[in-house]
Amino acid sequence: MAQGQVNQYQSLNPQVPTLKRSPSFTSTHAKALKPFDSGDIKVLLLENINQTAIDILTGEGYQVEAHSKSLPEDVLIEKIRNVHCIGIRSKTQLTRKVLAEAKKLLVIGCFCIGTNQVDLEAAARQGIAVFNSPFSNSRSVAELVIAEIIFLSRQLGDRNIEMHQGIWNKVSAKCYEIRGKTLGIIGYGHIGAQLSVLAEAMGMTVYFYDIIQIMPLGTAKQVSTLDELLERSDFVTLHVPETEETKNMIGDAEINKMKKASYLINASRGSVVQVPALIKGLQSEHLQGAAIDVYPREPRSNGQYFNDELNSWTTELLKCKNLIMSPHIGGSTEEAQRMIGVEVATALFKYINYGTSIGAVNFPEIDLRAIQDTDKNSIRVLFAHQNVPGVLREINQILSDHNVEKQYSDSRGEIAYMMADISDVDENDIRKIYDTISSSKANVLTRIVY
Ligand SMILES: NC(=O)C1=CN([C@@H]2O[C@H](COP(=O)(O)OP(=O)(O)OC[C@H]3O[C@@H](n4cnc5c(N)ncnc54)[C@H](O)[C@@H]3O)[C@@H](O)[C@H]2O)C=CC1
Ligand SMILES: O=C(O)C(=O)COP(=O)(O)O
Repeated sequence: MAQGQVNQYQSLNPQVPTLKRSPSFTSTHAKALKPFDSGDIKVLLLENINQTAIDILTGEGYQVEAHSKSLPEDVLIEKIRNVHCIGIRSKTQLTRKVLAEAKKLLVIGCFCIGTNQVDLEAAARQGIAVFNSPFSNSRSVAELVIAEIIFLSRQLGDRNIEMHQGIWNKVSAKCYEIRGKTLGIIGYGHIGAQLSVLAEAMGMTVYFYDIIQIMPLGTAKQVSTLDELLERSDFVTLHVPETEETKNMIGDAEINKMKKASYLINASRGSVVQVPALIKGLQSEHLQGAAIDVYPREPRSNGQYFNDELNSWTTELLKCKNLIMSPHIGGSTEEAQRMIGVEVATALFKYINYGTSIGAVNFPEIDLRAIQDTDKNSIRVLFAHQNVPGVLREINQILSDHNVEKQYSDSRGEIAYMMADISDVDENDIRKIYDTISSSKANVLTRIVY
């Protein structure tokens, strides 16, 4: 097949608009696989995703529509019907209902760590891969928590509010250094481990509780039960994902097990702490303070009210002393947002253009050595299918008229994904290959890039 020539197939893949040949290259390096007119790829970015991502995706030639807020469900549904790629942060809920409308969607980018806002199984069943940024904002969260430990210890939040009201209130009672105090970390992953190192550098003793055995950094020690961690710690901080097990993890019983006059910090997910129990703990002074960055229900955008309508306990909570509240800013730094923008946007275009799913959180992770620009008449078949017996036999039968240069397949739960680079493919064969594979019984989504 001559390179640089526009192919005539209008709809090799109903999910991807008009397909075109890749541009010609003079080097003998990896060939850029752009089987479609990039300008037809529509990307919707919500929640003020960093400019680095917009630059990368527009640089690929895609049409990018960016919004600073998350969208109400009806508007989201309207918009998601027409896009091939969506980028969100922690607010936008991509539920089964929303995804059912996303008929053209190929890929979702969570420009954050958490992916609990996406129905990952529903996405996989539709052949939609989901990517996130597993650690680009961990340092930012860890630094915020260090600041909060010091703020709580010195009642700095309350002193700051008083000064803003013109009140001079110089006190040392119940204000402490953090040196020599014990920090208990629940969830010793990217953030918990990073925090552990920073806390030890400040002279704290660190214990952690996690459901898996993890090698401690520095002199931190893993404890075997949550109760032990709660009983030992002056500060308890949560760094677990939102899962069925972590929902409501901290309630009355857990707070009562914490040391008298200890502190609780939550920068994980709002569902992890039962706020009425926290309020009780603060009111009774069993807890000496708390810092919260995340809430069960959070406003969709800046400028919206944070009040009892959103969470019925808000007024009670706001009356508590030595309580630091922040608007879900754990990962909100220039450094983190820039890195996340680059990382997730890169994963998105690699998936769209090459089918590479390495780093996907709901999909089999596969990739192949690149097709070289000297490899004429080569195509890449991308086949997401139901994970049932006999599918590969059927597909390899279809491919057997050509030379399979390389092939990789993997499965994850109900979904399997195969990538195969085929040479000796005549231009007229491409539609036939596409039609035959995509009409197989197990087909979820077939794409061909070349
Ligand atoms: N406030 C903010 O802006 C941010 C909040 N987050 C939240 O922090 C969470 C943690 O982030 P990472 O440290 O990057 O995640 P990670 O996946 O690296 O670590 C989570 C750790 O929690 C452990 N874990 C899971 N279930 C547990 C349970 N039931 N009990 C004890 N440990 C459990 C895991 O084994 C893992 O070691 C994210 O899932 C996200 O929800 C993340 C970034 C920013
Ligand atoms: O990375 C995460 O999981 C966070 O919670 C940060 O979310 P955000 O990007 O600030 O909406």
